Amino acid sequence: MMQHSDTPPAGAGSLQGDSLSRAYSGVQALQDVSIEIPRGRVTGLIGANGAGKSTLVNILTGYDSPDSGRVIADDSDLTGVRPERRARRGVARTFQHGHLFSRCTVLENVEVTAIACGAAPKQARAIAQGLIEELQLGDWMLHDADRLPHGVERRLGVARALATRPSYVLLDEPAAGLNDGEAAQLRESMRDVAARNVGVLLIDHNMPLIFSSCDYIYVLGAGKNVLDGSPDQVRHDERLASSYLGSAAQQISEGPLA
Ligand SMILES: Nc1ncnc2c1ncn2[C@@H]1O[C@H](COP(=O)(O)OP(=O)(O)OP(=O)(O)O)[C@@H](O)[C@H]1O
Repeated sequence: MMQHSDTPPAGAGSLQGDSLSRAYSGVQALQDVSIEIPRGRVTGLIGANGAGKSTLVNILTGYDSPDSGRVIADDSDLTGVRPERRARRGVARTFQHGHLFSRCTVLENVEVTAIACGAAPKQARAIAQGLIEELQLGDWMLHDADRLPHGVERRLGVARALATRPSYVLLDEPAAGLNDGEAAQLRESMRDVAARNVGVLLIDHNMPLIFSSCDYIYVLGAGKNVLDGSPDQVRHDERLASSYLGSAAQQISEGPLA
């Protein structure tokens, strides 16, 4: 595997998946997959539908267990540590669907998450208000979470993940359903988060967003590492297109997101 071209200094830390494999009855979802998510960087994870991206995120965050391989954060072995404890140790995520407190407001969703991760009530309110501003959720702050437009729901998912004050945040398709303007805002938020020395993993099918946001990109295909490198290296590697089938390949270098 290639080394990160601009790897942070030693001691800055990273979340690593090391030779991870996972089979479901008859399906080898991951086979010997490795990934490194350094602090202070936005790392991309792409691949066709069914390539194993969500399985990898589930394993990195403790929602699934690997058949073999290890998950390591800042040199400490997290394999087998439950999701709640992993979140307290700095590993946070968003989900593709739901997982919000549907009967609470947007503000309460973020606040309660901060409290669950150890913030005092006043501090939680300040954290929530800051994230609501950062993710441009102010107009929705007092709306119930079960009646939000799709793009707002995605941004709330990101705000909740950040409310845990993570060292690493794994975003599973945060831009699905966002328009170009919202996706560009999300990119700025991710860059701001990474600038605070957080390791960001971005999984998305929005290729313009991936190629304009990420410092380093991993490509999965059929449960295996296909390719990894800088956006330029990945974009020009023929293994990228061949790992995609059908229309998804056309998205790779297109798109208006500047
Ligand atoms: N709980 C499960 N039981 C059985 N098979 C599963 C399970 N979860 C995932 N798989 C299979 O594992 C493979 C990888 O799925 P995964 O959801 O990780 O892919 P993905 O890259 O996230 O896809 P997408 O882009 O569509 O979200 C697929 O063949 C999928 O059908």
